[in-house]
Amino acid sequence: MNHHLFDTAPDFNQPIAVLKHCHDRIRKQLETLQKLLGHLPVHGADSDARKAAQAVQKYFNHAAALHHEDEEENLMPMLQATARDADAVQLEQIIPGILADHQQMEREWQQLNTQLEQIAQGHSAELDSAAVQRFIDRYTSHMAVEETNIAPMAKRLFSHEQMEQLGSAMQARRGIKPSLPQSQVPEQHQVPVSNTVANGVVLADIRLDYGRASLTEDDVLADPIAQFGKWFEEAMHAKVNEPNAMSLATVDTEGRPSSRIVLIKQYDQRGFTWYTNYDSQKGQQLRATPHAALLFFWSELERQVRIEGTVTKTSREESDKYFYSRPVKSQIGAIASKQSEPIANRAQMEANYDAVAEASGDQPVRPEHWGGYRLDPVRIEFWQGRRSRFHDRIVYCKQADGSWTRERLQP
Ligand SMILES: Cc1cc2nc3c(=O)[nH]c(=O)nc-3n(C[C@H](O)[C@H](O)[C@H](O)COP(=O)(O)O)c2cc1C
Ligand SMILES: Cc1ncc(COP(=O)(O)O)c(C=O)c1O
Repeated sequence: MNHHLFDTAPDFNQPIAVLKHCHDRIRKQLETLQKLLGHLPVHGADSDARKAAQAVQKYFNHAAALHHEDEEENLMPMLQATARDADAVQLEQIIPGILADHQQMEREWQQLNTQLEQIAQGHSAELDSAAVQRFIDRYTSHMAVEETNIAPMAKRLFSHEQMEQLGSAMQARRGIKPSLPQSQVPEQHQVPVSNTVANGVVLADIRLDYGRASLTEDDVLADPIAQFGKWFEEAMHAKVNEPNAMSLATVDTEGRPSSRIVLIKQYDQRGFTWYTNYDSQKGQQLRATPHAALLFFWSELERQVRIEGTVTKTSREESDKYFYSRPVKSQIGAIASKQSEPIANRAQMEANYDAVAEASGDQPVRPEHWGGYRLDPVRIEFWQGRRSRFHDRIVYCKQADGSWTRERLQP
């Protein structure tokens, strides 16, 4: 028979095992509580009872709270960010119950804690057995749900890096320094740096590992516009949030870049089209330097597409066609807004809108300074996220004769 002399905790590089170890310790404390119920009527708050009460208090007042924080602030948000499809649905069903349990267990614990405090001090031998039983039952079924559903899912979905991220967050919560010996930390990194923390998470530790798909030379189509169309269809099919939103980067006359989101309205062999105000900041920049870069990031598919090229205005007919297809209120808004120019306040903007609405009725006229731009691409890169930042990148470059070359880039 294999006896363990000591109750050895697993290392934080196996965070799921650490969480399971916490459960085992909780089970021990629950057993003690159960025994205490039988002990008190016979022996009163004797020295054994006082010690048992103190041990249970110590555990649930400190370690259990940290354990719940591990789950609420790290494990579950990381799982929610990683899980897809059936796993995501399962999490949506389970997580609200887990969070509600944590709150209920905390309330039930506070009630027991008051009684245990009296016992620990030898002042009382009263322990509400119904309350103890409720607490034990709730914890027992709660841990079973986590061990049956959450832990196996985390083990299946988390990459090595995510396990490390979870383990270090749990270590940090307990004030334990990472295990890398100081001698191995390069000298320039030994200065103390303060972390940026958002919602309890160290910003520098936020890290998703990608692994949904791959992109090989054989996967991509010969024509990059057709390849873009394929990925755009897939983004639509996957119900990516605003798949038509793209970043548009332009430069000023000194080469200083600026970027903003615009909506793509058309793509074909001529290029990629969006609509805006020609006098806006981007309009002025494109007038002086008609080169731009577009970027799509389809996070749900772990994909980005980078497109670079030369920009021209769409024909007046095309701009008319799109302008008049927009809701009338958006047409009025486009007329009323001197896009990118400062204005005193919202009230002034509303007044300008009302004045345009009054003047144009239900038939606004497209102003000359509002219309489309089309970017004629010379370079299009398709990027598919892969495990451990070892991504796939295939780039197409347009040749003088209009044909496209294709090559793989390193991640
Ligand atoms: C999702 C989204 C879509 C947008 N679409 C457009 C658009 O199609 N055309 C546009 O002019 N501005 C659009 N905007 C507003 C631009 O991001 C930007 O604020 C505006 O065009 C002014 O940019 P500029 O001052 O650099 O010219 C959009 C913003 C967001 C967040
Ligand atoms: C200022 C501005 N212009 C144009 C658009 C494109 O909108 P629509 O799809 O209504 O043409 C947007 C979209 O957010 C916008 O913010």
